[in-house]
Amino acid sequence: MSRQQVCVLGAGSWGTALALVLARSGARDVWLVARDEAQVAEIAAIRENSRYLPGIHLPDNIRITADMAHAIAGIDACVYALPCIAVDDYLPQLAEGDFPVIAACKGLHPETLTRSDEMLAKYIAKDRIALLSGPSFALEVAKGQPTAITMAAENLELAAAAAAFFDDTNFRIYLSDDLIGVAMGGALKNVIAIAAGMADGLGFGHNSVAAAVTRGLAEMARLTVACGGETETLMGLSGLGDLVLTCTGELSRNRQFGIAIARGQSCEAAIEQVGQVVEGVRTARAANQLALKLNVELPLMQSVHRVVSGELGIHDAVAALMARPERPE
Ligand SMILES: NC(=O)C1=CN([C@@H]2O[C@H](COP(=O)(O)OP(=O)(O)OC[C@H]3O[C@@H](n4cnc5c(N)ncnc54)[C@H](O)[C@@H]3O)[C@@H](O)[C@H]2O)C=CC1
Ligand SMILES: O=C(CO)COP(=O)(O)O
Repeated sequence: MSRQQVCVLGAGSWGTALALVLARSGARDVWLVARDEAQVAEIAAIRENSRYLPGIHLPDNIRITADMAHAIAGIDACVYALPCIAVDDYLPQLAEGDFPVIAACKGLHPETLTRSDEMLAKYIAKDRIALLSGPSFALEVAKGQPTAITMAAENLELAAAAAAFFDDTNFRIYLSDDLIGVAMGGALKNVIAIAAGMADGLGFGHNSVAAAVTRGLAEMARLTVACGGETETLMGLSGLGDLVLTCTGELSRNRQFGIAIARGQSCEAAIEQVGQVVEGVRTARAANQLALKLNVELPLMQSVHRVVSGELGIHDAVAALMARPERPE
């Protein structure tokens, strides 16, 4: 049997970390597709992605290229690890073939309001689609630290087939057949992580973060159910798990962004300061639109959107949230 070939689209922090997971057992060759030749040359020269994962050595069975057509020829699986906003630039090229396409991005599209499973389904047959989502900071995964994560597909058999490529012993995968729930959990936790960062940036203590996690989870579940997903999924890794991680972990870019906003930076300056993808900004806009369209109450997420877009001052947002009428929990 010939060696497996897997392609990872995106040589940012998550794509590079997932390439390491796929390569670690030594059972396959991994193509890591970078954005341009300059990035390819830089990574290939020192066998390290110094901008996104400094200090982590890339083994020889990870090969770097900017030539996607070359990297996808004859592959057994493809992992999409770029921001959601870039899907239409990459996925059309994956429409042909029978290999699984595993999306590792977490977000909602700001204009079409689509989830990651829907973004894939626009180009890829349903039985080739899988989603990977859960509490997993790229740096910790790259270092080989124990991580548990969820793989979702239309059914558990397909999810297991996609999960089989990630045979790193410290990367434990749970399976789900709730694509909607897993997509929504991964996307919406970003918005709540911004809220938790804002609380921290305003100098609030642990109480406010616990409130954001708990009430944020309730909002996530409401919107997920309105979209056809299951509440139970939100209580798992791609929901509560990722929410706890990103609302409390220093490595969360969404949380860092929230801190910067609370300290008075503009949205653009805060994104610039973080220096990496902050999916929660676009996802907050989409969640706000979905809430209006589906008539779902999302006070916390909508406040995040209004503060980030400059519609509402952060102190006014806190006051309005605290003044909401009492209601059953
Ligand atoms: N970093 C992490 O710990 C995790 C990230 N994710 C998700 O993975 C996705 C990718 O994020 P990261 O790798 O963390 O971001 P990153 O900021 O580390 O890297 C982003 C990569 O995408 C490229 N890129 C950015 N915009 C692009 C565009 N419009 N077209 C083409 N390429 C573009 C950049 O050049 C860079 O290579 C996001 O949806 C994120 O939510 C999911 C789990 C963990
Ligand atoms: O999704 C993540 C970890 O599971 C990464 O979160 P941030 O995008 O907030 O850094």
